[in-house]
Amino acid sequence: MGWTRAIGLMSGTSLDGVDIALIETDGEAIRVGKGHNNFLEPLGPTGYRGYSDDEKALLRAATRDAEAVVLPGDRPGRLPEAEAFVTQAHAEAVERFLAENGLKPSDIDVIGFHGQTVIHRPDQRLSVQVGDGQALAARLGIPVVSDLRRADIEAGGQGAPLVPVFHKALAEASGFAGPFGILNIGGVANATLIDSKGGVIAFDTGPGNALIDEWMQEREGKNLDDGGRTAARGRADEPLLAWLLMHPFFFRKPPKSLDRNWFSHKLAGQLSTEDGAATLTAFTARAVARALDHAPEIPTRWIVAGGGARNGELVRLLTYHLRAEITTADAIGWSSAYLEAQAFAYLAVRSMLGLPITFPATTGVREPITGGVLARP
Ligand SMILES: Nc1ncnc2c1ncn2[C@@H]1O[C@H](COP(=O)(O)OP(=O)(O)OP(=O)(O)O)[C@@H](O)[C@H]1O
Ligand SMILES: CC(=O)N[C@H]1[C@@H]2OC[C@@H](O2)[C@@H](O)[C@@H]1O[C@H](C)C(=O)O
Repeated sequence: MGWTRAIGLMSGTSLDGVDIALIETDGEAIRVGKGHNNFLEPLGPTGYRGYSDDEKALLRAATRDAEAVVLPGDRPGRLPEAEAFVTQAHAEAVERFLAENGLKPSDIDVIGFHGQTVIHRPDQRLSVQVGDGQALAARLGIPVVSDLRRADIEAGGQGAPLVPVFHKALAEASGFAGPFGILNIGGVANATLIDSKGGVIAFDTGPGNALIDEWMQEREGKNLDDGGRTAARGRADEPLLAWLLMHPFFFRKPPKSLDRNWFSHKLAGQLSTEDGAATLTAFTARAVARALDHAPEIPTRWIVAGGGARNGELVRLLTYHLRAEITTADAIGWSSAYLEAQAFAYLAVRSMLGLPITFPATTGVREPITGGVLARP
């Protein structure tokens, strides 16, 4: 089969905005190369639509109201409003992206639409991403694959992480050999470990940036700790850190996944702004290092992606705790910021072709299965 042109849309647990990326794939290989089809970026163009403070507040309220969800279709409290907003924001984002890149809807074969996670409780077979795939397909005139976590959850998997199958394809396209790790630091952090025989295991390592962001919001009214500069001025509270790392999540064998609201920045409540930032940043780094307890082969190299790759203090701590070479995804020609969006484009194509997207070693599902719900315009 030829190349399928797909757009991926991701609104992550940081609740910062919609990431957009276009890639071409046959469902296995990814088309790579500067300049192919006049695209300047190695995989394809990317775009972003940030959320305003009011929009973020709506999404935060939705994650609180989602505590009352029992069945995947339940939409208590402000969830209907949040779902309509998420759909609308993604539609606007795609329309602008197409216009900016001189593309028409008919140039795109499929869209992979993650939606916004409002609750993730795999042990109760529940993971809800709000966003209406059918409405998005109808508005844009492009087929949309959404609900990519549902089949895995229903089959007893964790429903996350979904990105590892893309990590593996990307590593193959780049000719990398294991053992190495790929670390995504979003609101929550997740790792994919590829051994020297090409075997993959993947799991969430623990918190990513979410606690740091919330801490900075509460103390300084800022969205993030730029470069990790506040954390770099503080000193981590070692007893608190040791206690945080006693949480049963870190002792559980993978596959495992985390709800962004499992841990709270309020755990550092009694500390100064700098020491709290230092403690929460160290918590993320040491939680990542605990991944090594579960690694069949210790990675000699880590590729770090996601917004956390821009937190210099976090990357410094990771270098220390992982005792390995650390490169950012950008430094090797991958995209730190858009890797997940690219992954959802890839997953949508695999879904359309009925190819597996999750595996026993990535989500704990019993056998490799496909997933996603296709909506036609
Ligand atoms: N310059 C920076 N300094 C420090 N942190 C940064 C910087 N830029 C981005 N970040 C962090 O990255 C976060 C955004 O990361 P990203 O876009 O990977 O999250 P996400 O899409 O929500 O991810 P996920 O779905 O994996 O949770 C911001 O909320 C912030 O914490
Ligand atoms: C339930 C959910 O939305 N989980 C996210 C979150 O953000 C990072 C980590 O936790 C990961 O498990 C997942 O996202 C990525 C895209 C994934 O599924 O691979």
